[in-house]
Amino acid sequence: MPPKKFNKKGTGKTPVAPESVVRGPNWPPFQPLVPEEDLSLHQLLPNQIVTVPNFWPASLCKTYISFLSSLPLTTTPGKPKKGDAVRVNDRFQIDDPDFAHRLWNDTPLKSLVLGTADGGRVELSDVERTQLWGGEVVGLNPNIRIYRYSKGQFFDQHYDDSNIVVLPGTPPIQARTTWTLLLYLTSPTTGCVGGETVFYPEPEPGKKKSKAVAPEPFVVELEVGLALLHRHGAECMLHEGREVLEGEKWVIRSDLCVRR
Ligand SMILES: O=C(O)CCC(=O)C(=O)O
Ligand SMILES: [Fe+2]
Repeated sequence: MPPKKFNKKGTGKTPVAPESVVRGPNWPPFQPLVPEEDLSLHQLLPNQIVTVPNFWPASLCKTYISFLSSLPLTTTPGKPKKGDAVRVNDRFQIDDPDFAHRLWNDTPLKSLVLGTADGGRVELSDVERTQLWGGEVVGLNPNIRIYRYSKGQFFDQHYDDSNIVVLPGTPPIQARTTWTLLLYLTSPTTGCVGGETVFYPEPEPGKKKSKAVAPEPFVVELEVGLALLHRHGAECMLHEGREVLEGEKWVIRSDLCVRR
C-alpha cells in the first residue's frame, strides 16, 4: 500500500502533481493500546503538571522507537538563536494534522482530557476543566516533534511558548496551544539513564527576593509510555530536559489546543 498522503500543497482546484504531494511518515498504527478504563490523569502539580502513566504500552513504544530511528533526524545546533534555549538533541519536526488527529482521537487521550473516560476522571466540574486546560480543548497541535537524546545531550532551561494554530475541519478551527504534551518512549528500563524533565517552581510571590527560598525543583523521572502535560505560555514553569548519561531518550512532542 502506498503511504497515506496528507498536507497537499495547492488549493485543491488544480490537480496536484504526485511529486508535489508532501507525504508524512507512515506512522505505525497505535497498537496495542491500554484500555481507557485502566488509565487515569494525575495532577502531579496542581494546575501545572498532569500525567497519564502507561499511556502507551511498552510494546507500542518499542515499535515507535524502531520506526522513528528510520526518520531523518537532524542534530540541533549547539549555538541557539538569540532568546532560544540551548538544546542539544536530534529531532524531526513535521506538520502532520492527520497524525495529531489520530493521536487525539484514536487513543484514550481525548476522553481522559475531556473527562469522558469511565475510569480516568480527574474529579472536575466543566468550569474547572475549562480553567485547567485554558479553554475548550479541540485537539492536538499538528506540529509534531520527535526528539532523540543520546549520551551527553540535553535541553537547557526554558519556557514553552503558546502558539496560534489552525486545526483542519469544515470550517477550520482557529486555536491556540495551552499545554505541552510530552510522550516518553524510554526510561531506565530501556537503558536510558538521566534525561529527567525538571521543573523549577517560582518562589512565592510577594516575598522579597533575598528572603525567598527557592522551592525544590520538581523532577519527573522517565517512564516508558508516560504522557506528561504541562501548562505553557504565560504560566509556563521554567523547565529542562536533563542530560542523558547512558542510552537514548526518545520523546514525541505536541501541544493541547483550545478554541480561540
Ligand atoms: O525532553 C524533555 O524532557 C523536555 C522537552 C521540552 O522541554 C520541550 O519540548 O519544550
Ligand atoms: Fe519545554
